[in-house]
Amino acid sequence: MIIAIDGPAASGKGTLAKRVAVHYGLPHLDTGLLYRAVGRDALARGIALDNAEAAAEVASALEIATLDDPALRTAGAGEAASQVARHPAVRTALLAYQRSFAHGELGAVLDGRDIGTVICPDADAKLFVTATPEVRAMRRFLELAGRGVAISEAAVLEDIRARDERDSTRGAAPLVQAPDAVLLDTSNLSIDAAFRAALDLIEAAMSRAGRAG
Ligand SMILES: Nc1ncnc2c1ncn2[C@@H]1O[C@H](COP(=O)(O)OP(=O)(O)O)[C@@H](O)[C@H]1O
Ligand SMILES: Nc1ccn([C@@H]2O[C@H](COP(=O)(O)OP(=O)(O)O)[C@@H](O)[C@H]2O)c(=O)n1
Repeated sequence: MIIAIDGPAASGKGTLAKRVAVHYGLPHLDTGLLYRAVGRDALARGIALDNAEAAAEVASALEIATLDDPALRTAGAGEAASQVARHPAVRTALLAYQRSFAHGELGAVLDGRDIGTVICPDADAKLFVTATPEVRAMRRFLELAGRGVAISEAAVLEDIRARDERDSTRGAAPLVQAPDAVLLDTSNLSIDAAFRAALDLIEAAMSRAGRAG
């Protein structure tokens, strides 16, 4: 069983993906971490983020064991990720790992920007999770403030808007809802309510797929 969860920055897709994975007993991959780690490694080697060829080499050499690095959770890492994520060669270098993760013995839950459109177009269920930019900025602000990061809510909103714009308008695997994905707007939902809504939508998608098959 493969479940694809896409959406813009701080929409809550990672929170949902983790809980959905536990619910179904599936492994979970936060694919944003792959791009964040490529940005981190490129910067550490003094590579310009607009150097597609060098960034793709970094992506090919990525050590998956380094994805639990807390430094990947910063706003700067998100921005660097979005810059390297524009390069088709970077995306190609990360494709095989994501597909093989998805197609493990049990299947998997993956969250990102292009899971339903590019990585797993045949996923059994696809969710596109969103919320207003203001709500997303407030949630990310609270998250960062809770970790002691000094940043204003306005700066977080600006970062989110800039990243969404870049992710949605790039040529390679842009952030877009797959035609067969179901939309889940969490603007007015608590985490628990969003989780229950997500499960209902996934169950409905599975039973549609069952009827079709
Ligand atoms: N429905 C919700 N209501 C309130 N806060 C939420 C909700 N969903 C997620 N959050 C919080 O918002 C922040 C961003 O969520 P996250 O799952 O990391 O988003 P994404 O993976 O889309 O970037 C986290 O601190 C998370 O706990
Ligand atoms: N499948 C994915 C996942 C992330 N990304 C890129 O990586 C950046 C960071 O993704 P993320 O999911 O960790 O970011 P948040 O939504 O958690 O803020 C995004 O802004 C995208 O540019 C992508 O292009 N494709």
